[in-house]
Amino acid sequence: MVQKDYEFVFLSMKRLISSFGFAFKGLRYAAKTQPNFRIHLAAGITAVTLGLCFKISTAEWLWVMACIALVLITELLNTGLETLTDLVSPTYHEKAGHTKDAGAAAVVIAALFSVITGAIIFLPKIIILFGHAA
Ligand SMILES: Nc1ncnc2c1ncn2[C@@H]1O[C@H](COP(=O)(O)OP(=O)(O)OP(=O)(O)O)[C@@H](O)[C@H]1O
Repeated sequence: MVQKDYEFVFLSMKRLISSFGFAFKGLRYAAKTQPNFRIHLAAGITAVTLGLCFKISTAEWLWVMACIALVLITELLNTGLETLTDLVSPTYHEKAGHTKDAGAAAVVIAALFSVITGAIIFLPKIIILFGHAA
C-alpha cells in the first residue's frame, strides 16, 4: 500500500470512530431525556433475561432481538423528530402536532408488535412452568 492509501484508510477509520461517538451521544441524550426510552430499554433487558432463563431457540432469539432493535430504533427516531419539531415550531402549529403524533404512533406500533411477539414466545413457556409448579 502506498502512503496515500494509508492516509485514506486512517481518515476513514477516524471518521467511523467519530460517527460512533455521535451515535453514543444520541443514545445518552435519549436515555437522559426520554422516560419511555428507559422503559423500553428495561423491557428489552427483561426479554433477554427471560430468553436466557427459558433457553429459547435461535429463531426465537432472532425475533426477540429484532423486536428490541425495532422498538429502540423507533424510539430514537421519535426523539429526534420531537426535538426537531420543538426547534422548528416552538409555538402551537397543527402540522407540528401531526408530526409528533405520527412519531408517537410509530413507537406504539413497534411496542405492540413486540408485546404480541413476546407473548407468543414466552407465554406458553410461563404457563408450562406454572403448570409444573402447581
Ligand atoms: N408545537 C406543537 N404544535 C401542535 N401540537 C403540539 C405541539 N407540540 C406538541 N403538540 C401535541 O402534544 C402532544 C404531546 O407533545 P409532547 O411534546 O409532550 O410530546 P410527547 O410525545 O409527549 O413527548 P415525550 O415523549 O417527551 O413525553 C403531541 O403528540 C402533539 O399532539
